[in-house]
Amino acid sequence: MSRISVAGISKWFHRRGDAPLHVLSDICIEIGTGKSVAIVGASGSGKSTLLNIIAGLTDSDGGRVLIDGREQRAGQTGAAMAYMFQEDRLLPWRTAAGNVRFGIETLGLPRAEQDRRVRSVLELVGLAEFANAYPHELSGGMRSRVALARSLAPEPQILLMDEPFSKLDPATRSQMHAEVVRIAAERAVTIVFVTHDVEEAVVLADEVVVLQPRPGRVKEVVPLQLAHPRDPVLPMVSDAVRDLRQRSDHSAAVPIYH
Ligand SMILES: Nc1ncnc2c1ncn2[C@@H]1O[C@H](COP(=O)(O)OP(=O)(O)OP(=O)(O)O)[C@@H](O)[C@H]1O
Repeated sequence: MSRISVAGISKWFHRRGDAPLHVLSDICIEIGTGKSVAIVGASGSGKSTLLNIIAGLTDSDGGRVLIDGREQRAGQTGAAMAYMFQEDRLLPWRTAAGNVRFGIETLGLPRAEQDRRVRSVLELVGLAEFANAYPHELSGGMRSRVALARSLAPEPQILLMDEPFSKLDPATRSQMHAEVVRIAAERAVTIVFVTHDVEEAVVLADEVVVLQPRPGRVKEVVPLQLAHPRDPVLPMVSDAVRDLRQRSDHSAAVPIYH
């Protein structure tokens, strides 16, 4: 389990021939151990950049990211943190099990432990029977499950996701949401994810960070204290979706807490 502190993060992108682009300004977020936090906001508000800085994939120009009190630096992402991309990025020449194993091959684990973890995470995502199937033999949802299993195989304490389910149809996306909620509870993983989908934020998150653009700042942090499973047809859930939609609409006048 891991706690994440984002303390005063700023970021500029330097562009040839153009003025530097100020993408993030003084971002401060506290993410408790085992919590699930969504980052929402208008396109270009810096959501992916912020996630990449938390992941240690991108440098910041000011501020610090602390994981359990230790500073995270670009290029130092370890096995304790997994990243799920928008595309499943499965290797077509490897089976589902082979793709999952890819996530742990460099960890120096004995072969028997690798086998155990591959079996365990494929079971966790309901794909034990498809261990020997190749990506082209799997549906979009199953591929997404393999990608999730690959992320979980290193037994990360933190799972970062950049719109991982946006390419799935609504029914499959809902199934994946249920999987993530179940797995997060079972493994006590701290989750930070970026989404354009307000409903996804409400269904998955304990807190939603709303960014406002140019430069990206934290407009507010919205706590969600609804019990799981959060079926969007339930009145409390649909109310929360409507409320968050209003708050995350950057044209709407809402208080700025940070
Ligand atoms: N490597 C880069 N070099 C220069 N500019 C960049 C780079 N990466 C992102 N940007 C710019 O930074 C801004 C924020 O981008 P980012 O992808 O973080 O936003 P976002 O909120 O995730 O957007 P979207 O919702 O459209 O995915 C954008 O204006 C983008 O053009």
